[in-house]
Order: sequence, then structure tokens, then C-alpha cells
Amino acid sequence: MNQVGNGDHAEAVKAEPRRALDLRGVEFRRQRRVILTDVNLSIAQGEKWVLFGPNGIGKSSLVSMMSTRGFPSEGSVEILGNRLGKVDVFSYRNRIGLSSAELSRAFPPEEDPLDVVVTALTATTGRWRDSYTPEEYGRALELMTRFGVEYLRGKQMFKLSEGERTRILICRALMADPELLILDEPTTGLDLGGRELAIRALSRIGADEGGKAVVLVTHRLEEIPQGFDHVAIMGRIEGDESAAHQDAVSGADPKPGTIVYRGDLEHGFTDERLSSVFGIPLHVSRQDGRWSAFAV
Ligand SMILES: Nc1ncnc2c1ncn2[C@@H]1O[C@H](COP(=O)(O)OP(=O)(O)OP(=O)(O)O)[C@@H](O)[C@H]1O
Repeated sequence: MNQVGNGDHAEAVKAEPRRALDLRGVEFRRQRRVILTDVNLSIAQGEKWVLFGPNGIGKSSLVSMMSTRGFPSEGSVEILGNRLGKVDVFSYRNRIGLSSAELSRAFPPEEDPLDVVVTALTATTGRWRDSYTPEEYGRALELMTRFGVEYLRGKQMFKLSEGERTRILICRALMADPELLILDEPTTGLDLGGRELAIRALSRIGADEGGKAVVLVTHRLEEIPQGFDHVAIMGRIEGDESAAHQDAVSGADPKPGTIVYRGDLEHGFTDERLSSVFGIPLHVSRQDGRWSAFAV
């Protein structure tokens, strides 16, 4: 926490809230294709954001940068005050909780799920020479119990079902009580009961007044937990005339993705915007705090 003396008080009142994430003019290119362009997003500590968009728009590419695993081709990414590329990512990676399909492939196949959870404390994927205290293992088990997977202790990661793996990764993401929590499609592979339990747990995280910033990535409206009040909606960039893009984008490639709306969730999900993003007429509704959309 910032310590401010009396003389600094007026300054502190005027100061902007601390940024958990700050992306400016980000472009992401792979194999001469522009995947993302002109991405600008600022997330303050404590804010709960949904990153929403259709398949293949670049959500996971964005997550790779937000979680220090990818690097922008242009622009800047600042994470918890650390500029990507300027500060050693290992000095702050353990302050970021991440759950993603890409991360799930990083663990040794025979790793004990309990170790997958506890190793979040050192931001490592594999228990080498690190040792953890009984209290730390206790917390890992407590999380596994909360997500109904305590019975997986002592098993091997490669034998887990997709839904079990997903739950273990959510536990891992929460283990180090991170300042920035990034959950990329955290309900993938969960059955109806598992999905609803996960959404309930995520709603509690959304309602948490603490300083944790959360980014929840999804392409399903009905999986947005209550308590999340900001949304960044991704869509394809219109009129992509720049010379750089003409060079880089081949005829068959889709236009680059970008953020077409950022702000409060309430005003983000309109029929018009979602119809445009998905290219099909949609009607959006909200009942008992849960969102849904259907083609009309
Ligand atoms: N390393 C890479 N090399 C080439 N193309 C890539 C690479 N990584 C991603 N892409 C392409 O970039 C686009 C965006 O992919 P990304 O996985 O970020 O989308 P997404 O929004 O997360 O999709 P989904 O909702 O289907 O998971 C896709 O067309 C994908 O094929």
C-alpha cells in the first residue's frame, strides 16, 4: 500500500487509481498476419472485467500478453506497474493468477494435481526442488475442496478429465491470492453442475471488495458471473486500410481483432453491438442477474 504523508494527501486524492493492467496501442502479429491491432485497455486495481468476443478474435492472444507469456509486436503492456520487456517477468509473475488451456499443457503429465495448485506460489510449472509448508499444502487442499476436486490429490495430471483439469487450474490461479487474476474460459469442459458451481465461486470473487483485479475471458454470455461490472468487447476492425495491414493481411485472413467497446457491462451488451460482432441478428436479455442472447 502507498504510504503518503499529510503533505502528499491532496496529491494522493487527485491521483488515478493504481493500474493492474495498461495496454496502449497494442498490435500482435504472427506469421505476417495481424491478429490484434490498436488495443487499448486500462484496468484499475479491484475492477472486475469480462473480456468477451467471438471465437478466433484474439482473446487468448491478449491473455498471453496480460499474463507475461506473450509480447506485443507494437505498443506497450504494463502489468502491475511493470512494463513488459523492461522488467524481469519472474520478479512479478507470482502476483498474477492465471487459468488457461495453454497453461494446462505446461505441466509435467505425471504431476500431482495438488502440486499443480501449490506451485502457483513460486509461479513454476513442475515441482522441482521447491518445498512448501504444511500450511501451504493445507490452503491448496482447501481450494480443491471448495471446487469439489480434493479426491484428485495423489493422482496424475494426464489422467484427469477436461473438467477436472479446469477446476485444478482455477484452484491454482487462486492459490497465491494474486493481485491480478486472469481466467481464460474457466468453465470449458465443465458439466452443468460444475459450471454452475464455478460461476457461483466466480460471483463471490466478483463481489470481493478487495484490491484484486480480475479479467474473465469468455465467449458465452450466460457464463458471466454476477459482480463483474466492466466489459471489453472484441470485434473485427472496420476499414483496415493501413499500408502495414495491406502488406501483412493476406486475402483469406480475417481482419484483425480489436476492442470495440470498453466500459460498464450494463451498456456494453446491446442487441446492435452483439449482432455486429457475431454477424447475426441477436437479442440480448438479462434475467436474475444472468445474461443470455439468442438469434432473432
Ligand atoms: N502462434 C500463432 N501463429 C499463428 N496464428 C496464431 C497464433 N496464435 C493465434 N493465432 C491465430 O490468431 C487468431 C486468434 O486466436 P486466439 O486463440 O487468440 O483467439 P480466441 O479469441 O482466444 O479464440 P477462441 O474463443 O476460439 O479460443 C486465430 O485465428 C488463431 O488461429
